[in-house]
Formats: sequence, structure tokens, C-alpha cells
Amino acid sequence: MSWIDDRAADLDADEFGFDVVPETDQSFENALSKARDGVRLTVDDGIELITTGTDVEGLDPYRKELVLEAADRRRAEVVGEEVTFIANVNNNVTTACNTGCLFCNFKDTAHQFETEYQQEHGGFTKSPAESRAVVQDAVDRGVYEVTSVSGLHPAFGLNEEHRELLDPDDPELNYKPPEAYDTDPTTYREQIAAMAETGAHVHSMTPEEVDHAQRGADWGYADVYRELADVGLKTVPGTAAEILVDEVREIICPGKITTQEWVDSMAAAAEVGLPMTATMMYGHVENEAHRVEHLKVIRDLQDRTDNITEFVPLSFIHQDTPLHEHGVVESGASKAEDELLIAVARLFLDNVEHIQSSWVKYGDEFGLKLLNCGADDFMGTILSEEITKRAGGQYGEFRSFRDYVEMLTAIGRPPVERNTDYTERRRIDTDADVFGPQLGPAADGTPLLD
Ligand SMILES: C[S@@+](CC[C@H](N)C(=O)[O-])C[C@H]1O[C@@H](n2cnc3c(N)ncnc32)[C@H](O)[C@@H]1O
Ligand SMILES: Nc1c(NC[C@H](O)[C@H](O)[C@H](O)CO)[nH]c(=O)[nH]c1=O
Ligand SMILES: N[C@@H](Cc1ccc(O)cc1)C(=O)O
Ligand code: SF4
Repeated sequence: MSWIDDRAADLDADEFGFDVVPETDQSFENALSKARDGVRLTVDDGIELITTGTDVEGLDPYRKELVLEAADRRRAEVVGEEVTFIANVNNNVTTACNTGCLFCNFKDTAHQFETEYQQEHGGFTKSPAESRAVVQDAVDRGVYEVTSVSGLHPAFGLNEEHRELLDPDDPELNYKPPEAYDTDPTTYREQIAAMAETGAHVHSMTPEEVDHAQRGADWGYADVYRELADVGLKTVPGTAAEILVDEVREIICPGKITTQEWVDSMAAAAEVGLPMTATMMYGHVENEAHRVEHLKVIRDLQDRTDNITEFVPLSFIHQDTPLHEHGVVESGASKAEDELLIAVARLFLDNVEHIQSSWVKYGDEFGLKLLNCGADDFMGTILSEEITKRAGGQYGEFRSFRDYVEMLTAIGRPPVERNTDYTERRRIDTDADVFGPQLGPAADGTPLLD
């Protein structure tokens, strides 16, 4: 057993004793009428809505429909009927990571990547040239965004100067020189530059990755974002958010940055002028009050920065994760919880325009349903997927523009191609022979894959 398994095996869900619990002085009815009137919701209001009332045990199906209806109406008022999606590719650089998050099966402990370790481990590290080739191939097909999120490889540094100053003998720094590994991931700077050279919009450097890129150095988050923006970083994925309440993070990801550090790093991206998304990974050990507290953190950050383009709920995929394998959680969120999360996000986040329904997490059928619960974006083509798949997710790795047009036409919603920060949009002609993509530099309207 690894130390990650040991840690999961020591957890007992009955003994978490959270301080934040779903109890309020508000009533469901009051909260609902505030939501319907477009009044800014308090955390207590949000808790009433997401629990369908703390006065009832479990979820009340009738009240749930009322919440979903209010959210659907709000969505129609804010963004109308169109549903957006993007032509993008995932290019994750490495699975090597020692952070040990208990919900994650994407990573492989980094020592397995060392040249001395001779067993098969199924993980990977790409050189900058390999990253560039993956992205170039996608760009040639018409893709214009690359989403790149990676393990915190110990040999990664911001740039060569950073790698030189990191002391391999200081365990706090989680640094090993590249010579120890079969493949050198090189530096964040080189990887971002390699992907950007293709002309793709580079969406990368989560708050956790940025923290890794400044470990042991005296530069801050904004300096990292500035340097990477200079070589082509365009927008930032707001993952590593998980649940932005520290008592939950201490259980599921004790090695990760704190809530405050996550906020600071996002604020730094905003300061540098990089638009960003925000996420929440829910459906594990947290309760409904944690979910709403998380939404409050995002709403406050957006009040400060006005820089978040989209909120992306990530329903926990439990099957092959340490949390599930050690019996800490039995399953992820129920469908009713997913619907309410999307709906309450729409109602609570009155300053974030777009809410994503992610088909990687919810599948097509249920993903479409969520477009009637408050969501208005249906993610992207991505071409390949590793994080959800390795956690046991079953919904595949690619959707074509034809798939999108068929699905959205079936529910009577107009399909719209968008770019990463929603500054460009193109309504798709559903009677055309081919549907695109058309927005990118090499997108000539032909399908991405045969
Ligand atoms: C795998 S990490 C990669 C980037 C970087 N290491 C980080 O933590 O930000 C990206 C995100 O994937 C999500 N993720 C990981 N495992 C998941 C799972 N089992 N179910 C749902 N989302 C998951 C988490 O929200 C996590 O922050
Ligand atoms: N670009 C989006 C992704 N990409 C896939 C992620 O990189 C990742 O594999 C997984 O979702 C991690 O939890 N996924 C989305 O859900 N939404 C996107 O917009
Ligand atoms: N593309 C989305 C969602 C995403 C989700 C999980 C990821 O690991 C990466 C990205 C974002 O920008 O945040
Ligand atoms: S979520 Fe990110 S930091 Fe945590 S173990 Fe997975 S890859 Fe590493």
C-alpha cells in the first residue's frame, strides 16, 4: 500500500465533525421567493434551496422542481436559449505527482517515473516537442483551444533559473533534478511556449500548478502568470478548487494549497489580465453547506475581479479513487444533487454569466437535462480525456460538432460555437451539410475527425 492508501484507510466518515453544517434560520419559501425576484442570495438562502429546505429530511421532489424552474428561468433571462461549446483539445503534460489528493486517480506517484524504477506504471510525461505535436495535430483539424492540466512533477520549475535555485535535498521543496527521470518535463515556460507556437489558445496553469511554479522562490503568483503570459498563456482553468472550505480540503487534499491561496492565485491571474474559469468538485465528503460556502467564495472573488468567464461544476467520479476504495465514500452525487447544484449555482452566482454542463462528468443524456436546470454551456470536443477516465468515468473522450448539433437540436436549443472567453460566437446553421468548427485560425468548417 502507498502512503496515499494508508491515509485514506485511516479516514472515518462518521468522525469528520465538520464545523460548517446545513442549518439555517431561513425558510425554503422565503429563499425561493428571493431567488425568483432576483434578490442576491445569502449563504442561508442557498442552503435552503440546495437542500430543498432544512425542515425536511432528504430532498423533496416537488420543491426541487421549483428550484430548477427558477434557475432555468434565470438562465433564459441572463443568456437566452443558445447553448455554447468549443473546439478544444486536452493536452495534459504529465501524470507524475506527489500531492496525494484522495479523490484523484489521474496521478502516479512521481518516484515511478524515475529512471531507477523499472516497473510499468501506465503514466506519462511529454517533452515540449511531444506536447507541441499533439496540439499541432488538433489545430490542423480545426481546434483552437488547448486545455492543459498536469501533475505536479517534481522536476518541473517555472523556468531554468527556478530549477537551478531549487534544492533537491530540501524535502519541503518537492524538487528532483530532471536527470532522475526517463523524460524531462522541462519547465512550465517551455511547455506553454511549445503549445502556444501552434497558434492554439493556451488554457492552463491552475492555481495549484502556479503554486508549484513558485515554490521556494521569492516571486509571487502574479509574476508567474506574467512570465507565462509573455510566452503565450491566454486563460486559466480554475480547477484545484475542489471545495473551497479548508475543513474539507484537509480531508480530501491535505497536500494542496489552502482556500486563501487559491483565491490569491486567481486574483493574481486577474491582475495580469488573464480571464479564468472557476470550478467546484463536489459529491464526496462535503455537505450542502460546504457547497454553498464555496459558491460564496467564487461570488466574492468575482465581485473583486469580474474576470471569471464560466463556472464549471465537476461531479466527483468516485469509482477508482482512494476515497472510494477505502470506503470513505460509497458513491458520488445523486442526479437530484447534480441538478440542484447547477440550479443553485445559477441562482447564487448572479455575477457569473455562464454555467457549464460537463458531458465528461454527466454523460450526454443527463448533461442535456442540466441545460434545463440553469446551465448554458456544454463544454467542448476535447478529443481525449484522462482524469475522469482514470477515476472510472464512462462517458468517453470526444464529441464532434455533428454530435453537438444533433443533441442540441433534439432538445430544441440553438447550437453556438464559442471561443474560450466567449468573446467570439457563431450560431451554427443546423441545415448545413457540415457544421464546423469555423472560429479557429485553421478551422475551415470540416469535421475534426473522420
Ligand atoms: C487532476 S487535477 C490536474 C491539475 C493540477 N494537478 C491540479 O490539481 O490543479 C485537475 C482537477 O481534476 C479534478 N478531478 C480529479 N479527480 C477527479 C475525480 N475523481 N472526479 C472529478 N474531478 C476530478 C479536480 O477538480 C482537480 O482539481
Ligand atoms: N475543458 C474542459 C474539460 N477538460 C477535461 C479536463 O481537463 C479533465 O480531464 C476533467 O474534466 C477533470 O476533472 N473538462 C470539463 O469538465 N470542462 C471543460 O471545459
Ligand atoms: N475547461 C474547464 C474545466 C476543466 C475542468 C477540469 C480540468 O482539469 C481542467 C479544466 C476549465 O477551464 O476550468
Ligand atoms: S488533483 Fe492534481 S495535485 Fe491532486 S493528486 Fe491529482 S494531479 Fe496531483
